[in-house]
Amino acid sequence: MMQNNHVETTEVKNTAERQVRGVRGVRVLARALSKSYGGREVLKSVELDVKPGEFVAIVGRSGCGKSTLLRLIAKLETATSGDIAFAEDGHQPETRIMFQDSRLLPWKRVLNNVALGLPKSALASAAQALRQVGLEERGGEWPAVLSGGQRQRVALARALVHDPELLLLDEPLGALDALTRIEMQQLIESLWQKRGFTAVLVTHDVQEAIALADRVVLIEDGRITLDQTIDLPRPRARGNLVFAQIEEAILSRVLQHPASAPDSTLGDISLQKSVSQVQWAI
Ligand SMILES: Nc1ncnc2c1ncn2[C@@H]1O[C@H](COP(=O)(O)OP(=O)(O)OP(=O)(O)O)[C@@H](O)[C@H]1O
Repeated sequence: MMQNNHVETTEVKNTAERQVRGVRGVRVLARALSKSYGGREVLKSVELDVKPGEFVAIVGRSGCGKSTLLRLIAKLETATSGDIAFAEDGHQPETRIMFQDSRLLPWKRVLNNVALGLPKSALASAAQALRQVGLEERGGEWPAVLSGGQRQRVALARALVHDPELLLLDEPLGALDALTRIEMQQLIESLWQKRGFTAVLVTHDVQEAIALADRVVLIEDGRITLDQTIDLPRPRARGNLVFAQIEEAILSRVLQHPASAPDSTLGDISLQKSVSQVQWAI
């Protein structure tokens, strides 16, 4: 598993190389996007322009509206006002979404989970997707015997088999241990570089956002209050001074604003780090 991951990570090293290979991703444009639940405005006229093939991470305190924005982009919900557009011609992109839990069907074997909803002829593509996530040997097993990280790899393969133009990631690594999480980040980055899809990642982990994204967007009380370009070469070394400085700057930005939404909390470890603790972040 690790070997495969390593090969894929080193095959395509940086954004420039990815650009040479072409971009399959779609542009995502949120225009004056608002969403209310029961009269309470959760997103307030959000403007966001994600370029084709770009990797954008959305961070912010719990309850600030990150997942709501992702669900609106996925068209799982409708906006109260404003809209999401994907391209000038109204094209509906092939979109896949990954959640914190893998949502595999326990009564289907791993390969059949990857090929879910596809004709039998797609089994070879499903096997290839499993190979890309380092699980080619596990196709005949039940999801229950896999680890949490392996199940998320299967979920990633299930998304990839559709060759998405847009991959939406709603805290997909949130339940994984630190090492597995870093391996998965590397895997997601290498597959994004190879495939060229547009990626939007919701995460509580500022370090993860900086490791993966071209831009880190901060949502506070339903509005985008920071849109930070991350101009670091890939793969990004977390021990790097510039990396740590960016992390510190984003965390200070988050921490300088006390909970503005009524249900905002600092309910996650990353945002609970004091700024001085992240000077030399791992
Ligand atoms: N279907 C819904 N009905 C009513 N309120 C909702 C619904 N979905 C979300 N909300 C509310 O909208 C606000 C934003 O929720 P959202 O899930 O987008 O936050 P988040 O930033 O992703 O939070 P977290 O980081 O904790 O997952 C919260 O106050 C939440 O309670």
